[in-house]
Formats: sequence, structure tokens, C-alpha cells
Amino acid sequence: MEGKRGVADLQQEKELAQVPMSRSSIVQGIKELVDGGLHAVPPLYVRPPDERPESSSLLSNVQPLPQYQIPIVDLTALDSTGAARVQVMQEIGRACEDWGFFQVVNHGVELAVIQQLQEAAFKFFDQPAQERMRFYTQSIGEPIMYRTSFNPAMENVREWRDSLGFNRIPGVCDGFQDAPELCKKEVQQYMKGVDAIAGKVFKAIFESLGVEKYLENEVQAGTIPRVRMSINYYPPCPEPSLTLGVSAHSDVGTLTVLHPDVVPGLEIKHEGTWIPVIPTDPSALVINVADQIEIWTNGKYKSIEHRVVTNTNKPRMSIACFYGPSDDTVVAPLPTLVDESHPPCYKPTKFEDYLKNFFSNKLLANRGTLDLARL
Ligand SMILES: O=C(O)CCC(=O)C(=O)O
Ligand SMILES: [Fe+2]
Repeated sequence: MEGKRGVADLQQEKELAQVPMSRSSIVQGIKELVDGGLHAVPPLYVRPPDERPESSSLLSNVQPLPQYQIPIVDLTALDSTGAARVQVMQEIGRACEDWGFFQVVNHGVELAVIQQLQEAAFKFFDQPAQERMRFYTQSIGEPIMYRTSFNPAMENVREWRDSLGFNRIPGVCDGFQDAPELCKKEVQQYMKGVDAIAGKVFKAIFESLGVEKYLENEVQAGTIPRVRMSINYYPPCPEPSLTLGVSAHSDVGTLTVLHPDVVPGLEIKHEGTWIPVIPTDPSALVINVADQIEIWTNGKYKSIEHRVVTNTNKPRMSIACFYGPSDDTVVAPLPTLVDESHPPCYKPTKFEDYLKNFFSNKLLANRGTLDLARL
């Protein structure tokens, strides 16, 4: 099964030797393996049969049936006042309740801004390993993170992706300020646009339930405290039926804004079936409810399981921005959403503890994160 060791492998080993870091802590990225010439999926990346994508998942040219397409919300009127705004807010609420995922168009981030970031990020991944490895870490709390898979120290099976990430945690760090020069301007520009979208969508989500007053600090547009950007790079895979780019999981924070790429790969579990998310156009963004919103809304708005499949032809690059509350926020079902017929489904959990449990718990290798808070 193991692919042939190519020139690129040897070159990378030489380069890694120059990185000032203990070699035992470095995990080789999937891009290096693929660039070195790989004709089969190495055993470390082969999923157990029950986790492998179904063959239907891999036919990326098949359009999902209309009833299996996530809602598309036009955000134009979200900046206005009156009935048109209320309508968009209600559409967002319905999408969160029925799907947990929706696409947004006319969101205010120009296609050029997205493409400039994609181009800059491809340049980052195309650099010699030595350059990329300057940012290597497997932690997910560093200001800047070049990583592979999710958590190789704990996983039995690795994910078919490398990633470049940035954390902004107010009062702690701002990785965007110190981003590598070749993509600094582009990540900052993109982040500014996505922050604006996240702020207003977050507010609309809570307004749609009439509960915004409980979250004054969280819903003020522009004051969403924490974000992690992850630029995920999925190289082509010789045997997509055996592996996954990202294994099934829900996102841990409040909400996620994703640029999914025009190369398909993202799938969500809707009513028990894995369905592909096909972007309507190259500038469409995908927004999903993450675990903390499911907890606040006592399960009314769902943090849906999703995963990424690979393909044989093209590299795929998605850009995910994960928003989250501050560390000391205690997240619990909101009082107006709990009554005798809707008892609380989740216990109050401090976000810091939720995150720590998530990243340190071996049993959560399959990332059933909401179980951490479930009553
Ligand atoms: O690449 C994608 O489309 C999704 C990635 C994802 O779900 C994640 O990084 O949490
Ligand atoms: Fe995700």
C-alpha cells in the first residue's frame, strides 16, 4: 500500500533537518507524500470501512436533488431596516432550524478578495517545506499554525489535509498581524469582510428567536471575540473511496463561515444521509451553526455533522473561519427556550473547558463534541 518514496520525500527530510525543532515532534504533511508520487493511500490514512465515503459521494459531477440542497440566503437586505430585513432574518432562522447549514450570496466580500487570498495561500503551500515549516505546530492555539491532519498524536487514522491557520483571541494574540508576508494583506482583507458578515448573521440568528437581549456582549456586530481561520489544503488522492479530507465532526464554536472552493468535497449529514454541498457560484460562502449555538438554543438550531471527501484530479482549498465566544463565557440553554415541554438538553459549560476537553480527549477522536455538554 505504501507509496514509493520519491525525490521530494528525501528533499523534504533534508529540509526538515534544518528546522530548529525536535524531529520526533514533526509529522510529515500529506502534500509532501503526494508530491513525492503516491499511487495508493498509505495505511495510516485508510479509514475503517464504516467511515469510508459511499461510492455515490465520490461522483462529484452529480448534482444533488433540489430537496437536498442547502438553502441559499441573499444577504442584500440584512443591512436595511424594515420588512425586507425581517424576511432575511427569518430565512436565516429557518435555515438554522431545518438544515444547520446555508449558503450566502451578496454578502459583501468581493470575489476578487476571495481569489487573491486563494492565490496567496496556494503560493504558501507551494513553497519549499523549509519555509512552511517555520510555522509548523500541531497545537491549535498558536497565533499562526501550519499543521497536518487534525491531531496526529491522538488519531488512529489521519486526515488527507494540511492547513495554514491563524488565531485572533482578544487580549491574547492576533496571528493575522504576523501572518507570512506572502499572504498577510490577503488574509487581513478577507478576514475584515468575513468579520462583518459573521457579526450581522450572528445577530440575525438570535433575533430570529427573539433572544438577542441575553447575548448583548456576543451579538453586537463587530465584537465577536474569537476567530480561527483555517485554510485547508487537500491534495488529489489516488483512492478517494478509502480516506477522508476531514472526518465527520461538528464545529465547536458559535458559527463557521466557509469558502468551500468550486472543487466539491464538503458533505453534510442531513436526515441520516450524506449530501454534497455544491456552491451556487465561486463567491458563495457557506455558514453553519456550531456547537455553542446548538447549546444556547437548546437544540432548536442544529450543529450538523459534516465531513470532506477527496478526489483524484484536483487539489481543493477551503477557507474556514471558526468563531467562538471568549474563554470565560458559560454557555447554557437560554431561559426563554426552556420550559416544561422543552427541558434543558445541555448543562452550563465554560467555553474554555469545552475546548480543553475537546482537544485533549482521546475518546473524542471521532469528535462527538456535543456529548461533552449533553445532559
Ligand atoms: O473543507 C471544508 O469544506 C470543510 C472543513 C471543515 O469542516 C473544518 O475544517 O472544520
Ligand atoms: Fe467543520
